[in-house]
Amino acid sequence: MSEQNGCSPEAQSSCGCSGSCGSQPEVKAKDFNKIKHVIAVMSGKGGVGKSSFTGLLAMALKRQGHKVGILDADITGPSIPKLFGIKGQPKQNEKGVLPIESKLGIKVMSMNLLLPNEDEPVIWRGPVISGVIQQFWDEILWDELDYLIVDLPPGTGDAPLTVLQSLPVEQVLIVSSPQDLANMVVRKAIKMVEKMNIPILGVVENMSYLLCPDCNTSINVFGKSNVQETCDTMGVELLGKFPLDVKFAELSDGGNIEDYEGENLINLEKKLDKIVK
Ligand SMILES: Nc1ncnc2c1ncn2[C@@H]1O[C@H](COP(=O)(O)OP(=O)(O)OP(=O)(O)O)[C@@H](O)[C@H]1O
Repeated sequence: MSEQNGCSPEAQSSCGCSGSCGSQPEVKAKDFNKIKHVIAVMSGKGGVGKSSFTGLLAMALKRQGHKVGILDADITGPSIPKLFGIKGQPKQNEKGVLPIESKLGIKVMSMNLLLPNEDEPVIWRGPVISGVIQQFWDEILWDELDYLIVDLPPGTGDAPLTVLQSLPVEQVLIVSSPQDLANMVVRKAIKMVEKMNIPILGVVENMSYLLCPDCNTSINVFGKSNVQETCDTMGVELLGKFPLDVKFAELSDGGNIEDYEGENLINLEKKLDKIVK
């Protein structure tokens, strides 16, 4: 990656950059990229399954034969490489930095792939984080993609703002969970996206219920959901309620999300006609 304008000392020490890692190239990788559709995945609240749905959406599109990439814009809490079991330093050529490909062939770029080790914290201020997100767009050689899925950090702060303002995001998928708190912050996220005049693809409620493995009864682990009412009030579509799935948690924790074939993927695949252009 080229030197970040205004790259702070703490940023340099965290990424291992000496502050002299090169000047801005005249021709940027983005000039060689042909990215047809950019979809951002957003949630107001952390831990509701935003990265999981970024991964599932990318897998569903890839399984349909599309060329897919994931830009992990969660710079301080990147989890995409862990879900996909991706490690290693991205290579670079004269045009830009190459994303790393997953087992299925999904192209991934994440801050965690640029750190000396994955446990290294990124302790940067908002403007530096925004700069790195911009670099992921400008300097990564995504080449030809049908879909670039952008995993946003939770909330409505600097980083989501940068993505929604500076990247050509076509649609936003909102992820929520049944807790009332999640619903409240989802309303904030929806309002933010609307203020930016970007269409909302819909809302998915993750961790909606748990199916008892013995009697198949549906258990509302987090209590009654109000997501339908929230969507009706906000005028956005509820794309579905997705279960808590132990198999999904195990596979993604082990870096094998791409081996998952369960209900969350099947349900999402059924909604792809709303996404595929
Ligand atoms: N439907 C599900 N069933 C079981 N486990 C799930 C499900 N969805 C997500 N998880 C698990 O919950 C944890 C949090 O999910 P994830 O990292 O996708 O959330 P996030 O919203 O992206 O979090 P963050 O705010 O940290 O970015 C992960 O360990 C993931 O495997």
